[in-house]
Amino acid sequence: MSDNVIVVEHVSKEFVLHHNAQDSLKKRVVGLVHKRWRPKPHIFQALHDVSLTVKRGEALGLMGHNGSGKSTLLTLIAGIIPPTSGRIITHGRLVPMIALGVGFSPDLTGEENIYLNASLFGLKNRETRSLLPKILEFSELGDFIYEPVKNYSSGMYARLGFSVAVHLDPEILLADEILSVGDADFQQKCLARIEELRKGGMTLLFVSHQQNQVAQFCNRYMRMEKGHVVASGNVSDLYRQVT
Ligand SMILES: Nc1ncnc2c1ncn2[C@@H]1O[C@H](COP(=O)(O)OP(=O)(O)OP(=O)(O)O)[C@@H](O)[C@H]1O
Repeated sequence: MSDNVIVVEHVSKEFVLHHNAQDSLKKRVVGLVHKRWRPKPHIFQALHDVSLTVKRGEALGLMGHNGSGKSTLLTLIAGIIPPTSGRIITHGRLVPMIALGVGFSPDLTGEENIYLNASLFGLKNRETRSLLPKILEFSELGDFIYEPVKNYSSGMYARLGFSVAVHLDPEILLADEILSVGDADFQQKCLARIEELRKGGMTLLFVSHQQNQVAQFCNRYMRMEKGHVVASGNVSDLYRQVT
């Protein structure tokens, strides 16, 4: 079997936008009054012919300005949305840490959501029960774990999402901007946990705006600009370019 656990081949992604900057305000107002105007859908290409491979145990840092397509690429690799063209293949248990806690059910408690979330990754209740003390301890949510998550702050949501994700024994972890999780101490704990998982052989795709983090956690990097891959290589090259 090939050692490549993520293969992205010539992937492009288009989104349909329901506004068109070319339509003048006058045209829109007149059109709305006469109920004739319908905005013409506008196609926006978020990714252009992106290809990459990641081998088992590698860590690839995805860098680039806001809107360059990093999250879109992760969402495609996670299989949450399909590419418009091209092909994506992954091998192994893939855990996406994208918009942490988004899959939670608001009326269920934190604890119930742990069971729900883990079941989506194929864990049996008995397996989740044995992981529960570790997840609870990691989340530092204390008795809030028995509260419906609709009463959580966004940081608490993210803590719970992160705690579940890193205890699911991921073979491939897709981490998008994990530094938005909780306060500085919790962030350090998250990074330490990711490092620990890496040492155990986990493959990592890591989106970050911080070059020092990419250097710390990744052996390779890829830089994106306006949906194109504009640079890639070993992290040591990255430092050579900057200094
Ligand atoms: N569902 C969507 N519908 C329309 N446009 C979208 C959608 N998702 C992303 N985009 C657009 O695709 C482009 C790339 O967005 P993406 O979130 O992938 O960028 P990013 O590099 O992750 O940015 P950031 O660093 O700000 O998180 C942006 O212009 C964004 O507005």
